[in-house]
Amino acid sequence: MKIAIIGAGNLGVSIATGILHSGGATSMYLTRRNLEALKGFEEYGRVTLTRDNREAVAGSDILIFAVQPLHFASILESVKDLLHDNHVLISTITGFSLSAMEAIVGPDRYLIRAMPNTAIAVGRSMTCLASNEAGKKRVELAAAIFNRMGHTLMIPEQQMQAATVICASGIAFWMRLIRATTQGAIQLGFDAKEARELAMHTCGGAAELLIQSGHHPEEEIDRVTTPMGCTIEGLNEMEHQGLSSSLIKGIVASYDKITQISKG
Ligand SMILES: NC(=O)C1=CN([C@@H]2O[C@H](COP(=O)(O)OP(=O)(O)OC[C@H]3O[C@@H](n4cnc5c(N)ncnc54)[C@H](O)[C@@H]3O)[C@@H](O)[C@H]2O)C=CC1
Ligand SMILES: O=C(O)[C@@H]1CCC=N1
Repeated sequence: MKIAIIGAGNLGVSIATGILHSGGATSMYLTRRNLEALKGFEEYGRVTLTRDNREAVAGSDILIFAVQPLHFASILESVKDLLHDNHVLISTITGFSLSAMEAIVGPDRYLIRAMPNTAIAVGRSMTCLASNEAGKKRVELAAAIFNRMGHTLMIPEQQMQAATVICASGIAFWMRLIRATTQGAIQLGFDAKEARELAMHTCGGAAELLIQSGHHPEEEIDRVTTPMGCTIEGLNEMEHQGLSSSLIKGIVASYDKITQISKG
């Protein structure tokens, strides 16, 4: 598979790292304006670094776009004459619809929107996918690419903004919870490094328990909460302080913002 990542910034580099570690490409182009920031990728023989998006598009079949929304339309315009029938265009760009892409490159192109998160770098992204009508023929290919680097779910395009909040922004939300747990552990006497280790691995274990068992979180909570014990004491205090409510309110605020951004 010949893959180009157009706009190798925070997300693009994470995707490139995930693809390289999962052996998911026969060749890869990475484009961005400041190539200095991509140092290290040169070590991989099959990676070409360039500022020239046209060179990357001409040399690849799968095009993954990871630029900021305001740059996307002009980049599509600048490469559309190079597109051929086999090109699959995958956009990770927030708030840029499939119909807006079709308006530039035409409705017959295979167009897919993907919403991964930065855990793609370590093969653990939750990636949501949606396609235009033509793209339905290539959506399994896109899912195969992203399944090598985590878990995928096909969704209607209307849910893409909600998926952005839960999965892409969600990484930051979970990081903050891990940091807060770390701070609590330090207050209880662990040094900073140990505290972080305890928080990260407990968080990873909780998610893995649910993934592997298929249980509802409350079922697992019930196994931990000894009557009159310390877990229920802590949990109830967290709820009195608004833990669930503040998370839900944050998610809704994030969604309101993305809706506002998408309206332009
Ligand atoms: N950062 C994240 O966790 C996620 C970001 N997204 C979306 O992915 C897109 C990229 O986000 P980030 O990686 O955070 O942004 P970023 O700003 O870190 O990366 C964008 C890259 O595109 C490059 N660029 C700008 N103009 C270019 C051009 N003409 N040709 C080639 N490269 C060019 C920039 O130099 C930069 O390195 C955004 O649309 C964002 O909404 C989606 C999911 C998660
Ligand atoms: O914060 C943002 O707006 C972008 C979209 C999801 C992750 N980063």
